[in-house]
Amino acid sequence: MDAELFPRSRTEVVTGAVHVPDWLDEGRQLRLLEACREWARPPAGLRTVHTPGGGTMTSRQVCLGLHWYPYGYARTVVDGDGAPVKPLPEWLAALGSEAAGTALGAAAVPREPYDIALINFYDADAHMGMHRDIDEKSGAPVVSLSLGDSCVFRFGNTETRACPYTDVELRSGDLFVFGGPARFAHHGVPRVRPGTAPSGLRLTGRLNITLRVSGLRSDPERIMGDSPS
Ligand SMILES: O=C(O)CCC(=O)C(=O)O
Ligand SMILES: [Fe+2]
Repeated sequence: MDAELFPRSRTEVVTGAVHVPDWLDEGRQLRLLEACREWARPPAGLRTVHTPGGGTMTSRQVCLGLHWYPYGYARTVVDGDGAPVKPLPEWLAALGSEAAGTALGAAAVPREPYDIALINFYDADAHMGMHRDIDEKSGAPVVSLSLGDSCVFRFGNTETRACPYTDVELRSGDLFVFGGPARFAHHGVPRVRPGTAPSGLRLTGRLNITLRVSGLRSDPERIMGDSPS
């Protein structure tokens, strides 16, 4: 890799939100990418998400563990082909715990395992508006892993979608974790930088995997379609 003029280093953007550049080496990126390609296949594969207000998300998405739809979780693709969501493999849950520990320290690793993954695929024109990840019932840190093209990731505050926020460049292999006081902060992806993916990945576009703890297993009536017990 070319020498960086300013080497990238671990940065705490705000308390609880940490960027760890180059956390995944190329071998781990390739294995994760290969798994994403499998998960993207139907049934319960990559889909376009429509919001209740009539909007369409420009990134396309596939979920593991529980299926996210605007705005809740289900066990099947209730806004798509209706198939059962794919399971989240143990190795990916373990990767989430390892990532949380790396970024925030051992005390921040949640006791409940990471049980949801949302995988977003961004082509050159895709972006994601400022939002908060609030459909989980757990304050466990969100772990974000990026593959492929770089992007501008905007990390803001819990109060408003507007300033103050910090723009961070997320590149292939980077880890970003937000927990503690930053867990429910607004964030988004204003733009992707097309053509910046490492050539060895053979990926056109950007993939982002967020790992979350649902906090819903003990509260199943909050999962759409599950009857109250
Ligand atoms: O693509 C990203 O880096 C962020 C994705 C995200 O915010 C989400 O899936 O909720
Ligand atoms: Fe998010």
